[in-house]
Amino acid sequence: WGNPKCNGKLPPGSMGLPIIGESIQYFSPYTEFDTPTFIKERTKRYGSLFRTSLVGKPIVVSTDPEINHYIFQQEGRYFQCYYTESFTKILGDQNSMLAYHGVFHKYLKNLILKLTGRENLKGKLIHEMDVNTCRCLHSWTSHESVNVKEAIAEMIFEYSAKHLFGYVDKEGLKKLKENYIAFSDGLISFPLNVPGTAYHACMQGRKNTIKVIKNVFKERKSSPVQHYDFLDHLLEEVKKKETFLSEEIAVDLVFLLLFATYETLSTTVTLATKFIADHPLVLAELTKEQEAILRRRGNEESEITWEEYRSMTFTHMVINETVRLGNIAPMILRKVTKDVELKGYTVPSGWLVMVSTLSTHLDPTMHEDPLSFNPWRWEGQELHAGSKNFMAFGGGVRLCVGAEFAKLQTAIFIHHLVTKYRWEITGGGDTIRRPSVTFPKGLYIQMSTKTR
Ligand code: HEM
Repeated sequence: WGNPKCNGKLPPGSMGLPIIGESIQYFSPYTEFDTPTFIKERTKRYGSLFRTSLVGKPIVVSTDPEINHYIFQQEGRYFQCYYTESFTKILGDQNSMLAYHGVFHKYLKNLILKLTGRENLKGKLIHEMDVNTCRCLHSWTSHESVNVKEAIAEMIFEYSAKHLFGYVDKEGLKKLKENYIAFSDGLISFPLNVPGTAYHACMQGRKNTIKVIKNVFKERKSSPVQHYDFLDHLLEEVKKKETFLSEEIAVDLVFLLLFATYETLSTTVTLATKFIADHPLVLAELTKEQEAILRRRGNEESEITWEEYRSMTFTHMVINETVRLGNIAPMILRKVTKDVELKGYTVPSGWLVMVSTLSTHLDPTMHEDPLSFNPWRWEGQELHAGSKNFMAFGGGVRLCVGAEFAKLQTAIFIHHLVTKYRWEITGGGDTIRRPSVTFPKGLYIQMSTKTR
């Protein structure tokens, strides 16, 4: 167990205990934005590439930005996208786009771009996001205090359900959302499908949600009415004679996207709110930029345009800094498909590699004083693409397909928040990583309308 077979020299490290390996140490929750002790201690002892074993799998962890970049670029050659067993099962197993590689993966990604691609964002979603965000923020002023994470998650969920599969039934949405709440816990649990376990609750939630999506799909097939949503595109594809897209894959694609938007985006917006509140100079600079947009626009009541969104340079710097320091996806897994040499060591075929994106984002040689929230560090840098020092949205062919969607929604939220409201944090705001960032006590703010 401790000395696995290898046709070369394995990276240094310890495989821990049989079966559980070093899982307990890895999954211990921690509260800081800093590098977890697990990675810190091992990097100090073994260097930027070390071996370990987590949830029964032999893994090589890379904290080296060059190697991380290389791993993304070699997708399909030495490495293949990999998610844990529980994650894969919950997100659709063989029907999930996450299980597809090569041309099929490319085909599914292009389908998703019908929803999250620039054309749809620019032509349709920007308007809807603007109206929804305005309405949502306005409603917060009538409450003594609002839990940002919950309220934003609700807004995004409703809005995504509408655009993905035209689902607008209020009661149904409430029930559907409850299913998703159990997900974050189940995703990192052992895949033990027994009543009472987090995994079981998660699988039940999946079953209920899939049933709802399937029903809508069935209704749509029998009625020729256009709804102008993502499901319309999927139906069109499914009907084609020579198509790879089956009904099961289409349903799981809707399920995956509903999950991807809900969880990541609500965390990003909540983190941005927290960071802005904690840094008055950032709030002042954002307000200056966004108020200048209002002045240029003339009519303050008209909606945000795509050109305005693209011109929000400082806002984009704040968003990049939020996802850099927040590390919403702190690591990404890949499966090694044939023996590969990394830094003079051999990683055997069948092993996993963990790209520690968090380590790249907190590397002081890449980002000076990495633990400080400093949007100005992005001045003069490319803001809209991934790079060797910025991989919050992944890299290579698996680069996040919802990145622009997420940035647009966050920018619109910031625009309205800083131009229309005064607000302060009244409770919560502490974060715990498990290893993704969570707000166990939410983030509460009190808001009132700004008088001009
Ligand atoms: C700030 C918010 C977000 C962050 C930080 C984020 C991060 C990521 C990362 C790191 C990956 C790469 C995973 C890998 O290489 O294995 C990824 C993939 C993906 N993301 Fe996002 N994401 C965000 C928002 C979204 C949104 C809003 C959507 C949907 C509209 C979305 C849909 C997806 C999908 C479908 C993939 C799989 C892409 C593929 O396998 O080719 N993400 N995301």
